Amino acid sequence: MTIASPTLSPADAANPSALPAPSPLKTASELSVFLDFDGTLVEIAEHPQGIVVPPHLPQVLTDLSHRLEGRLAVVSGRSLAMLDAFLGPVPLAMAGSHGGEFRPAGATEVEALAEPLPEAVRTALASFAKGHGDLVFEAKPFSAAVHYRDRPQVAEQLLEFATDLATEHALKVKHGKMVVELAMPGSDKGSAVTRFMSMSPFKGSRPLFLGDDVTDEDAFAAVRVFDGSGVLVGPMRLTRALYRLEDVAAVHRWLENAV
Ligand SMILES: O=P(O)(O)OC[C@H]1O[C@H](O[C@H]2O[C@H](CO)[C@@H](O)[C@H](O)[C@H]2O)[C@H](O)[C@@H](O)[C@@H]1O
Repeated sequence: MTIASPTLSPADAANPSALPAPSPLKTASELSVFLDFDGTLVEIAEHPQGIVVPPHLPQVLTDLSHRLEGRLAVVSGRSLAMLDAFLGPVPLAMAGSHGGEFRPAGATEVEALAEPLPEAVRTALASFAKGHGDLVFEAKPFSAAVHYRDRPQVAEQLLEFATDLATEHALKVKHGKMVVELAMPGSDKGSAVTRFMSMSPFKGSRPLFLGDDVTDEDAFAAVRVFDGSGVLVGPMRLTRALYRLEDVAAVHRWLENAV
């Protein structure tokens, strides 16, 4: 089996060769901003717990959300509990666990938009991780992930194992950066964006989604339905995004330079 990341065909991609940077963000316009977390707002680290959140980031996001009258959301593969732990008590709209968890700005209740993963699947993935060099196993409310950054040589075997489990239990495989996750079908980052866009204050706005990983492609597709655009973060690859920012630092500059 070959480890191909995106399930994108060249026909899906907007422009496989080069993409321009987005214009400076105008907060007075009818734009809304959706932000992926790892690889977009924070640099990728060797371990999921090893990321460093720049101290000013929570305030930058909070201020920008106010200026956009609440039309800013973080949409991540991480659980909301993790995002809360890393960002602190920010009053931002958020979706976690790849769209499985949903929380409008200022709300305290988390809405579950997915079914929990069968226990047998969690156990099987956890024991695969244990038995293959003690890979990092991450249990989330609506999915479970095995990180193979420490042992890339097991990637193919892990993907095959996860794909078989997914077939057996009718699950979705998400293959992100050095991570394979299993989740119940029905929610992804695209469905999270679509849900936000049906609600105030996002309704009627034009969404921009900034993300680095292939799991962000669902959101890049979803924003197009609302006349919005995806912004790929990182090196050029096959993507549905229409714009690109070079790296996390460029994302921070773009957010901080909003006019
Ligand atoms: O949707 P995101 O906010 O980008 O979250 C995607 C996954 O991010 C985390 O894993 C990734 O970041 C880790 C820290 O930089 C890195 O070690 C790992 O290799 C990456 O895959 C997180 O642990 C996952 O739960 C998220 O799904």
